[in-house]
Amino acid sequence: MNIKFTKMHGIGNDFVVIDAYSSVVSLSANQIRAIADRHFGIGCDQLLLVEKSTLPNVDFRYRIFNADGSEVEQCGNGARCFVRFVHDKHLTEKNEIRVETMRGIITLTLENNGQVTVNMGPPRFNPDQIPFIADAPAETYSLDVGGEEINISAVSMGNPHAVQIVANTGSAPVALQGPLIEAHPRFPEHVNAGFMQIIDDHHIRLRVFERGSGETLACGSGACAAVVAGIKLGLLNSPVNVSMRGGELNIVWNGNNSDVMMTGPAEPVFDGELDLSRIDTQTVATQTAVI
Ligand SMILES: N[C@@H](CCC[C@H](N)C(=O)O)C(=O)O
Repeated sequence: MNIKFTKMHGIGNDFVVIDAYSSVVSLSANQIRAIADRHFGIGCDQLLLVEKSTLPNVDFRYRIFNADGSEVEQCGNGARCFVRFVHDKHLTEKNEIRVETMRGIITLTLENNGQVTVNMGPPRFNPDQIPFIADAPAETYSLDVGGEEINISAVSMGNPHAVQIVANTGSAPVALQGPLIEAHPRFPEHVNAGFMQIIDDHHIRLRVFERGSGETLACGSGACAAVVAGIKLGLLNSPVNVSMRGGELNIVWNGNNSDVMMTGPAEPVFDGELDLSRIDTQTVATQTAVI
């Protein structure tokens, strides 16, 4: 079976986007892993499926799969690429679209300057995916990571984030601590690990070791979670500019139960056609085991 795809990125967080709206596309976790593989496949941090929604007054369903094949609730950079994709492929002409995700309905707006604003909804501080947090959430929690105690803020933007403050993102132990935090036993559904450097109260630098994908050049939901954590700690004031290795995002949050708004670019890279029968799911599934 041949399927058309578009390779896109949101400040370097890259995606394979597939139109499963015009015709049904169903992919196994093994096929997604093989497509995402940077040596045996196309290569991407996440694969995005654009589907029809069955809900009233909702334009599309947006499904997100990490490079390891797992389906997840939220992807901020992907949401911006989603808007650009449905416009470029003439699936809608609306500038404001309502999209069904695993975390609920989100609203996405294509701005006149080509940037996209995503209403990421309100943050949550005692989400199901972070069960060690009691009913009265603290600002930070202590976590034993490989014998070292670190302080993290636990924030859900629909998907779970553990954010810590570091002196310098350039020298932060992302490769060392990232996998340990991601799979820490206190996060049974695993977690995205953020490393935030405060530049001033309206500007941070951020690196994120993403659940199911490893360190990416940018993470939209991670940027929102870090800004929320910084504001809750009294270190940041909205709006906040978030600099990541792939580029910049603007995040607005007015506190309490208000929605987090994220604005940034979304870029197509190329279109292609994939022959699924040539995707080598076996090699990708076993390559780690062989090593
Ligand atoms: N890159 C994304 C987040 C993708 C999902 C994440 N890895 C998870 O497992 O929750 C973003 O831009 O938000």
